[in-house]
Amino acid sequence: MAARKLYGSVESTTTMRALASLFEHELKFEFVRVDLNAGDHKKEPFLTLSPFGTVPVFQDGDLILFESTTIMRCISHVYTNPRTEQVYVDPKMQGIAATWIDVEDHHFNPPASKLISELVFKPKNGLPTDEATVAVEEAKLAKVLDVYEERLANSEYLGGDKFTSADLTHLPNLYYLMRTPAKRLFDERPKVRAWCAAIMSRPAWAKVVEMVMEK
Ligand SMILES: N[C@@H](CCC(=O)N[C@@H](CS)C(=O)NCC(=O)O)C(=O)O
Repeated sequence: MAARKLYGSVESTTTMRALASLFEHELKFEFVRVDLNAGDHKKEPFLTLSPFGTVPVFQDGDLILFESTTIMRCISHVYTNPRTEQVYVDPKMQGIAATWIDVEDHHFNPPASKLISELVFKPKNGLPTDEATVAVEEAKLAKVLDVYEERLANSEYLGGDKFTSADLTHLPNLYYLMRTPAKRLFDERPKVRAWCAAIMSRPAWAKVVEMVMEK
């Protein structure tokens, strides 16, 4: 039995984020599927690992973490090696990369997750898309992407001159958004489009996509 485990559901964006980080760092781990439809995340023994009953949970021996961005940040610091390094040693550069992780959380994710709900999960569950919500959230996302376009005109990646968790954290929402009409918001912005293509073509991300497809 592997000491290192990730508990989650492959369809969930938060689990995808943690998986991407594990694969980027070439870590061996056991993936423990949590059946959200059966409500297993709201029952013991899972609640002991994740007190709010959410996925994912990362466990490595005594270390137990919930919250996907924390898992991602911790992996990039604890399991870093020169080949897979995704953090900056310089504290100022760390601060800049951390800013863009928070930008995803506070500015990108809110409209992105609402659009994914309307354009991916509602249709999948036979529910009608609320077009008014789509228009409002697309307008919000467009404004966020204008800021990204400017940032990426001056920096190859969001966090700096190399791929970091600040880029990785966007991948799960991008995975779903690129399958919706909202893709045009990314395509219309050349720097954003090139950044998306670069980060989505990483071999570690391909492994996550493979798991989602196999589900
Ligand atoms: N901020 C948390 C959010 C976790 C979260 O809400 N996960 C969803 C799946 S994407 C979940 O567990 N949903 C089940 C529920 O809340 O009942 C994180 O990033 O890990």
